[in-house]
Amino acid sequence: MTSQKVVCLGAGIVGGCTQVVFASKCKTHDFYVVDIDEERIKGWNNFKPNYYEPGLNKLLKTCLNKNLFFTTDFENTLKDATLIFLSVGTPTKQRGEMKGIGTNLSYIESCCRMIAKYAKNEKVIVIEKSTVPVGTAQKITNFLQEYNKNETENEKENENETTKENKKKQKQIVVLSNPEFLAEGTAIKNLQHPDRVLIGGPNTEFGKYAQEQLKQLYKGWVPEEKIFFSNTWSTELSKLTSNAMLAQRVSSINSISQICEEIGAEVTQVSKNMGSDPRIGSRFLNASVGFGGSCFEKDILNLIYLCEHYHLYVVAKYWKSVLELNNHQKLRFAKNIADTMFQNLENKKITILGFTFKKNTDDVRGSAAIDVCNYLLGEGAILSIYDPKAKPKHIKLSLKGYNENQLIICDSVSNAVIDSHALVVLTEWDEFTQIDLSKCYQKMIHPSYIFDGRNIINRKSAQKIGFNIYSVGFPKNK
Ligand SMILES: NC(=O)c1ccc[n+]([C@@H]2O[C@H](COP(=O)([O-])OP(=O)(O)OC[C@H]3O[C@@H](n4cnc5c(N)ncnc54)[C@H](O)[C@@H]3O)[C@@H](O)[C@H]2O)c1
Ligand SMILES: O=c1ccn([C@@H]2O[C@H](COP(=O)(O)OP(=O)(O)O[C@H]3O[C@H](CO)[C@@H](O)[C@H](O)[C@H]3O)[C@@H](O)[C@H]2O)c(=O)[nH]1
Repeated sequence: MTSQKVVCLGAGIVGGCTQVVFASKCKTHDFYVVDIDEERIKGWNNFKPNYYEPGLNKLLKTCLNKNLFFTTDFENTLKDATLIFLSVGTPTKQRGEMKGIGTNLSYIESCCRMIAKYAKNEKVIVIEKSTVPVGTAQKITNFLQEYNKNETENEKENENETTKENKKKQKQIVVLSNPEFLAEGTAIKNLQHPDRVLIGGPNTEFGKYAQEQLKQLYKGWVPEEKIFFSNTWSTELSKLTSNAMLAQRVSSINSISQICEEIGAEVTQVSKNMGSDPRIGSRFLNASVGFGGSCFEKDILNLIYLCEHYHLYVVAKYWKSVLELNNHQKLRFAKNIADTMFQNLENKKITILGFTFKKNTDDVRGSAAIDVCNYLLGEGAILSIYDPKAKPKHIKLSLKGYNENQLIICDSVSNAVIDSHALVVLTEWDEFTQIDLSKCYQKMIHPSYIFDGRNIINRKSAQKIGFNIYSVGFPKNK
């Protein structure tokens, strides 16, 4: 017997992965994931989610159509729901006031309208899983309460015995913040073994009841001491600042990588030396071509917006510098390729190894590869791109201003390197650590170069074969 119905609006990476893990862990609940995108829902129902995430398909098989359901039917799904997760996108605004900094809350708003219209339960608990600006829970609460009030007033005008009866059962609504910390490529593992679960909500009687209900969902597999309660604003802010701090670490080590390149130090050694101090810690200290993904930049922009709103301009400037350094890192990496190769890339074939923003995902959103490739295309290079998972249509859509014969999408490293002047590593796929560099060298035009944006190619072996190699944070060609 199942006891409670949980609904999640949004069947993307967060909506899909969280509900698959919930359903596999909580057999006492039924989970319904609703999306406006019919194709996406069809994919889930055919055991074919529209993105790649290690371990997801295997887990999906254990619960789909048992206690996990995917649908586009908002009305029937929401009508008797108590716990409603919001897992829709919250991208950066592309127009109007605060364009390029503020958050586009249109998807959140459309979910609120669906909830207001269709959720008929006396108790409605809305849970923010999406990453939102601080204060969004309050906005949602105001909206839903306002809608509820108007509905009740309309009823009053047509008051009869039945509505009098209904009035006694007025809806109770609360909005909780429960941000998600999964990282793509390790989402299932992160959800099964979270470092912490944050729950924020109001300190009212119903607020406390709602937080307890949400805690019950996690209780089956998350140790109690890892579930933290705080007020809604602290919880919403913690999500933004967690990402900001992680991104700041990457920008910090990338800034150090630039120093290393100039003075002859090696950034991997510096990372190891610094990271062995437990106060600093060793994780997230891998210098790279620059961070990417759909979250870091968006969430820092969100934080900058908040700072500027409260006139904290010096603080805003501090966080802006994390993004500036990241953009500089990508551009510096791309420029070095041109500078090294006779300051001329016109019609030169360059092999791009990896296009996703990190390994073990097919997501190219915000990938550093986009900026690097756009720069190289702008210089007239011909790119032969190989990525084990990125979809060719996503690669093509993310690049701009090239003509058709400048872009070749390949299905293997060995095809991609033919007649190429350089190998450019942009994603740290395990497969690239196993490349037969001698075979590549034979197929390439000489002198041949490697530009390693992830420090995964063995420098000594590459040099022995004859390559000129440039790795992030290593002395130039030594
Ligand atoms: N991707 C991540 O690794 C990650 C991790 C933690 C938090 N987040 C946050 O979670 C949120 C979702 O991110 P994502 O990567 O899963 O996004 P996504 O783009 O993969 O999925 C969003 C889904 O919402 C659907 N949608 C839009 N409007 C809808 C509506 N009115 N009703 C129902 N569905 C609707 C879209 O069709 C899409 O399927 C964002 O706020 C993001 O910042 C993302
Ligand atoms: O030492 C490092 C670590 C990461 N990166 C890059 O940083 C980016 C982000 O990596 P990661 O954080 O692993 O991936 P995301 O899937 O974007 O996950 C982040 O963003 C999510 C969305 O908010 C959060 O839930 C996660 O906790 C947070 O790690 C990628 O381009 C990585 O290649 C580096 O360059 N060097």
